[in-house]
Amino acid sequence: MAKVLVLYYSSWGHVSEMAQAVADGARSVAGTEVAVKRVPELVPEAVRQSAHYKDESGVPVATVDELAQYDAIIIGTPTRYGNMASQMKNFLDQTGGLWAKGALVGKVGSVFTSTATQHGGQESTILSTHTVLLHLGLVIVGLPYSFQGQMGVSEVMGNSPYGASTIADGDGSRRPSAVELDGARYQGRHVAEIAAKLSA
Ligand SMILES: Cc1cc2nc3c(=O)[nH]c(=O)nc-3n(C[C@H](O)[C@H](O)[C@H](O)COP(=O)(O)O)c2cc1C
Repeated sequence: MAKVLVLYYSSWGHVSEMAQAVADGARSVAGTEVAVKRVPELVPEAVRQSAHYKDESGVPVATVDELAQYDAIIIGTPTRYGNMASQMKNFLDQTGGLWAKGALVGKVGSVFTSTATQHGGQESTILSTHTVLLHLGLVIVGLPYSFQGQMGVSEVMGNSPYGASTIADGDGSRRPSAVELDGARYQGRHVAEIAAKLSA
């Protein structure tokens, strides 16, 4: 049985909505145990409130050490200037002890994201997060073109072979679309299937 962690950071709820879809996809693989957790918030509470961040307090916060328990870790982070959010980077920068022991080597790693604009750095965010996961020894899995939903140009949409993604718009008013959520579910399922094979 594969254990999958969906680990995310989200300010305004786009990545958290995608995270639930990723988790649903992973759960659809029989025998998969799925946990959805977030990394700690770092901005002061007053800033969080004045910027109208979504209340994520109902979602458990992950500890760094628990990463070693999972067969797959799927990371969700919004873009910050084309890179992962500092909340996620801060969490990952505490994995030195796990890195030293090789505790994450051979696990499956995968990344999904959200940006405000269509070309605002989805691919750079996912690929630069892959770099960290590769240093830790994870085996990277994306969103292959067998997910046909990422083909075509009939609508504005996220998703790429690197991973599922959504576009929030500058004011955050756009929510993850049907095809973006389908991509997230596909990625979750795909990761869980590969994790099951690797952990068999
Ligand atoms: C400091 C900061 C930097 C950002 N940088 C980018 C960027 O480079 N490109 C972009 O399209 N959106 C950028 N955004 C917008 C966020 O990526 C967007 O709000 C986020 O994807 C929404 O996801 P969430 O609701 O899960 O927080 C930035 C937002 C902030 C606060």
